[in-house]
Amino acid sequence: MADVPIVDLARPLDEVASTIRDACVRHGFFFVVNHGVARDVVDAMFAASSDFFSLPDDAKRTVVQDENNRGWTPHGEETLDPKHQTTGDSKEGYYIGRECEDDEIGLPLRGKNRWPDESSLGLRAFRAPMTAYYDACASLARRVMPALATALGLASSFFDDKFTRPTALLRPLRYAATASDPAAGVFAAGAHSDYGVLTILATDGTPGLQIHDARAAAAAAAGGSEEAWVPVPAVADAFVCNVGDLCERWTNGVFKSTRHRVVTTGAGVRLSAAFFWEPNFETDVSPLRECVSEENPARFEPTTYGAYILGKYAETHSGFDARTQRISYSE
Ligand SMILES: O=C(O)CCC(=O)C(=O)O
Ligand SMILES: [Fe+2]
Repeated sequence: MADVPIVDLARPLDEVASTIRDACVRHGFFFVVNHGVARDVVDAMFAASSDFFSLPDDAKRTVVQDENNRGWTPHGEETLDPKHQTTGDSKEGYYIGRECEDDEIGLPLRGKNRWPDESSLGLRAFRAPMTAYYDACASLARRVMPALATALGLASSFFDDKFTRPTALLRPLRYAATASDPAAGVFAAGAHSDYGVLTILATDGTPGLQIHDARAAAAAAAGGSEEAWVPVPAVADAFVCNVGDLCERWTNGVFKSTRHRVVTTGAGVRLSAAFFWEPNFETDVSPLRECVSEENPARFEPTTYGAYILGKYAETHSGFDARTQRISYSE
């Protein structure tokens, strides 16, 4: 099992920050408990997710993912690790973003959410439980960021004005009851690292998430061997948090964004929900002064979050149009 520390958010800030720092300089994964998200908010989100994904594809296609990255991603549509996969991820998902303000409409990747027509599709509820869970995750992210700042030797309020109009995306996921077969390139979710600053993940307790252990990989002579992948244990009532590529970049490599993947047994479906927390578009994400030194000179060019994220999309989304800054999805 991966050595993932448990961060108790009820403890004093310095103690929380110190545990987060230890985790982030190693691999960037930690659990949070005493997180303040009510159990029934999580349960209602999973119930809504399960109901939605159980609909026939024709019904789900009414809210297929749009050019602003909102809506349903069909099963198999995404391939997170094309080099090592022979089929698409055996999962489907649904992107819910921040309901943008009117002056943001038309700007890249911002817009209004797509919501299924609950009554005509026979859904008990969708928008309300998803919104409640989204808001709870945003509140939790706003509790974790001061600890992350403290862990970096910054003022605890450092990130406050950089997340007033965050790019915050909730993505409920359903993994099919398909057995992954790493040797054959079949994965529930291919190996990847997250793009953003912080990811908050809830799962239904079904195992599957694995993280890449760089030390084990180095020890196994032929890098990339299966021994390098270690499962993340299930911890009741905890969220899995991890820092992403933007955090690694912003901290000049001090905090690590670690590759992870999902491998399923095929015994049943697996539900999870990832919440991605990224700053305002215009935020300067040049390496932090506190993370640059003679021994660790700046490794990344100065840039803004907006330029960074649009660059990531241009690299990884074949349907991304650099001129219009829109994504098109093939049906
Ligand atoms: O479902 C999981 O356990 C992980 C999901 C994930 O890594 C992601 O959506 O980025
Ligand atoms: Fe991920």
